Amino acid sequence: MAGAADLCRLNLVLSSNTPNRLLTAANFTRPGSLAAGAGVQPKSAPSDTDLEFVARAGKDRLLKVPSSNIRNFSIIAHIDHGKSTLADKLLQMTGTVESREMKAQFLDNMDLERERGITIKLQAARMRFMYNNEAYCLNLIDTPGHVDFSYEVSRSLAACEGALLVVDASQGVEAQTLANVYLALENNLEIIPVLNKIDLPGADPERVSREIEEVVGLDCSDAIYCSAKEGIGINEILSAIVQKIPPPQDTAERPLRALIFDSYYDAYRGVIVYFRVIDGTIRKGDRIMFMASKKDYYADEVGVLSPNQLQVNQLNAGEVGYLSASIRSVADARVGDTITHYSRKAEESLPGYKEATPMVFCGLFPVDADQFTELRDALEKLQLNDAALKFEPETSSAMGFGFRCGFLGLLHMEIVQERLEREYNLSLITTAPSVVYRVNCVNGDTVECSNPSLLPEPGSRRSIEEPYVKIEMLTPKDYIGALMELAQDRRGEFKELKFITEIRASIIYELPLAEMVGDFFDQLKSRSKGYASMEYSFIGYKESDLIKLDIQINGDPVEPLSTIVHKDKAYAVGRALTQKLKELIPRQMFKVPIQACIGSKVIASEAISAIRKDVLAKCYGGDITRKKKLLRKQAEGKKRMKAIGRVDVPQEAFMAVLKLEKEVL
Ligand SMILES: Nc1nc2c(ncn2[C@@H]2O[C@H](COP(=O)(O)OP(=O)(O)OP(=O)(O)O)[C@@H](O)[C@H]2O)c(=O)[nH]1
Repeated sequence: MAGAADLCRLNLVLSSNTPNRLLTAANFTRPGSLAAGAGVQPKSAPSDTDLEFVARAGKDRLLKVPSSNIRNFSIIAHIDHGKSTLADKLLQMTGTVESREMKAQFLDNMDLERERGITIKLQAARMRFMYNNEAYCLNLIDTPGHVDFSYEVSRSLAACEGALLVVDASQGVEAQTLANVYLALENNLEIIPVLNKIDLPGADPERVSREIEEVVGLDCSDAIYCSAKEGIGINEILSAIVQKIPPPQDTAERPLRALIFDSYYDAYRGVIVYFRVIDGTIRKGDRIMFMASKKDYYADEVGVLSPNQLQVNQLNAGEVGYLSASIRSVADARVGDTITHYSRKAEESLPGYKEATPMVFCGLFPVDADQFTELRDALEKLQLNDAALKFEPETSSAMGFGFRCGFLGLLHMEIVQERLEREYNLSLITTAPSVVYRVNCVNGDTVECSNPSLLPEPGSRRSIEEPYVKIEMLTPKDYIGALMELAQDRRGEFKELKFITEIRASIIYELPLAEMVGDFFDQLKSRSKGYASMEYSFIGYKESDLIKLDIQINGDPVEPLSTIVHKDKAYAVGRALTQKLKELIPRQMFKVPIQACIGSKVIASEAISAIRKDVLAKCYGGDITRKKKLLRKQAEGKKRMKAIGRVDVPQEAFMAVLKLEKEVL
């Protein structure tokens, strides 16, 4: 499971976040397919009725559920506060998954997720719960816990009427908790506070309850104390879901509107779309249309997730389910889009649809140039499942052919890189992550630029704007100074400092995204000994004093090492890069100057001295003029060599410098 150290690594660069829809054809494992085995087709539709729900407690039982007995809910929590463990327990206690089938953390079923203990992908499960002798259908929609995926969190919350707010009783409210609670409140959800991990000796649920009341303004008099690990309080949670979360409205008569909260690509059936029916009814065989992408299809299969995919004939307003319609790419059925009927279209789509915009870019190059085609195929496959991943070919003089890829954030970036390496056996070199700059040109054009080497010439640009984020850091009061210093160093603009309790404070800054894509998150964790947490959101573009810093080796510009930096940092970055390159480039037969330049102005310079061949070695004694002649000849030879000689920068040098760029930028 991810400890603070893992998370630091992960956010690497937060350094770091994307979608779970990265599942590939070869290994797709969803709740639906996990238990049944990858690629296994779902059971066929129970014959007699719609709205049936098969509980999986040994023998299948059909159950008709009126919409007043449906509850749709999510779990929101900060990373590691126990959301997945609690979801597993809920599935187990309701008999949705039998204990012997239970793999730890059923909902986190991507290998990567399981290994790192973080939830990346949204998933859903339908549970049956008996309350006062009545059967209820509880739909749990899981949400990813990381900032890069906050849009997905907001869509899955929009598909629910309520949410469990899980807070670790030994830790308290964290930045991500707050961010998710605000999202839930925006969606008018009923929030049930749950204090988890009460089995831990350091747990202090009373203190944390007070903290939630003070910080979030949520009444915690009925907060549920639980231990997801030990199975304490699970029944209370299930009862509270039935009692407190309102049932969905019965709007089955209206034209169909269903909200997509997740989708993934299956090699056999095309894209599988997870949705919540908000209005109307969807039946197997219906001709449906996705309102944002305007694509229409026939729904070959409609079903519920229990959590295995189970076909039904129809789903009504309030229900959560999946459909498959031989859709070829997740880009046709994106998260947040609205499904309606082709013949009886809804007038308006559901609010909140947003195209995924990549915020962080980097170049990906295969270490072995022969792997270029494999890399392209792998990226295409990942893209089928990940509408947020963008890529286009890029050529670099140093690294050959590769791709410039766009990601939602740094975790997304790291996940894609790791999947390419693990699942497709590719070894990759990645360039330093950069953001998208907006260049206002003299001729009135605005150019978006994510690649420093494509920045318009200084003469043709009027100004450069860069993306800004608002960050909120929550920290014990002892580390306030250290964190403010960190934000200040990263060109942060102080906005607010407030104490949320006597011992914890919230610090708000606005700072350039480019400053966060370095090691900001690692720094935040190390300067606060792991106790601080943070959350950020994009606030827009602002003009900055940015310049392009070029590196020249032996007088030749090395494009892949160019970066866009703030003027005030150019000297420090230039010095660090030239020093590092001096260590890394092997000595040549001639002196090699390494320079960092802004335009034609050199701002930092180092030189690698030449390897000296002792041309005098063969001259024993002899006369001085002979020695001078030999040295003169050597000097002339070197001059010629320098003029024609090219310095080969070893690949390790590039990799080390790119790493350094990530650190110093
Ligand atoms: N002692 C104790 N540990 C728990 C409890 N619930 C969860 N944990 C542990 O806390 C760690 C994090 O739990 P997860 O369920 O993976 O946390 P999460 O919130 O799902 O994290 P993300 O998937 O990253 O969002 C794991 O090591 C769990 O075993 C609990 O009630 N008591």
